[in-house]
Amino acid sequence: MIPVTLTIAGSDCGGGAGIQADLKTFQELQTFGTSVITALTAQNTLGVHDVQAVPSDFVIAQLNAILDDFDVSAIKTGMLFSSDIIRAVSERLQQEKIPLIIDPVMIAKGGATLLKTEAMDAMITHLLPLATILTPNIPEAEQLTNTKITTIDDVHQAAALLLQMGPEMIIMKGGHIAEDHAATDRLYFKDGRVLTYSSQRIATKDTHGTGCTFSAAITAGIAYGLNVDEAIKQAKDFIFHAISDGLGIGHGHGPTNHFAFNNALRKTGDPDAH
Ligand SMILES: Nc1ncnc2c1ncn2[C@@H]1O[C@H](COP(=O)(O)OP(=O)(O)O)[C@@H](O)[C@H]1O
Ligand SMILES: Cc1ncc(COP(=O)(O)OP(=O)(O)O)c(N)n1
Repeated sequence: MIPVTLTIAGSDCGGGAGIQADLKTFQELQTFGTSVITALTAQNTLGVHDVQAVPSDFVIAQLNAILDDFDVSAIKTGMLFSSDIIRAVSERLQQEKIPLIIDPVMIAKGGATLLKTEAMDAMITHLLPLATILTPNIPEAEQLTNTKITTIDDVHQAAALLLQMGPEMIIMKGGHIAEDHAATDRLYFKDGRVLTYSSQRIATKDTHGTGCTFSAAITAGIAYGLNVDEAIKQAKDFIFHAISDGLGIGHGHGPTNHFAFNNALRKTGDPDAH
């Protein structure tokens, strides 16, 4: 049976991030992708031009439609936008025992707000305690912990604070640390273990949707039965190929290439080519 994956996130009509990036990633990693849409964005590679939130009762109607019928193997959340939506989703997910990957999406690369300021408390209080894996980048970790992160030591300290908020594991994406010249992510466990995942940092402006794609790839790996370490290694390969083999679409920060991982696999028999 093909595993079923679910993303609870916002729509990016431009296809590079959000629900669309998640479903493309789920499909490429051999899972059956389903989706609950929390908000519609009018968005392209130049930025987010408008946002319409979906009423929280309709978000829950979508979630019930999926969970009442499908045997979902792993769930991810992305843009949740408001405290109403976060509270409703958390309450519904609390009733399930399905691995939950939380990408705490807050601000798009162009600066648009994808999480209202009023929703930060709800995210910390209601959603983070449900996380199997939390996947913040540095600015998101700074917001959640109310700390400034400039060194790798700061990253360790912020991860420790985030673990106290309830997630089982934190993967800190290190893209914004000046002393890290590679693209290095660190996985923190409650027992103090830390695993490191590193790839070459690619110099490109086409990184729209990298966070969404990476967390969706982890979700697909977990749904497939990989352990967390294997799922993150695969996700790191997936995003590395997606960034390095860019598509050149749009006039701004272009989307990543969701075909690239499988293209590399078909060519070499081994996608681990970096
Ligand atoms: N330019 C890049 N080259 C290689 N990997 C990257 C690049 N930018 C981001 N990544 C990787 O993509 C994944 C998603 O990162 P993202 O959410 O964009 O975080 P960050 O803000 O830390 O870059 C992470 O594994 C990160 O290390
Ligand atoms: C609808 C929607 N969800 C999430 C994002 C943020 O995506 P991310 O992967 O963090 O990439 P950038 O916005 O930084 O390109 C989004 N833009 N839209």
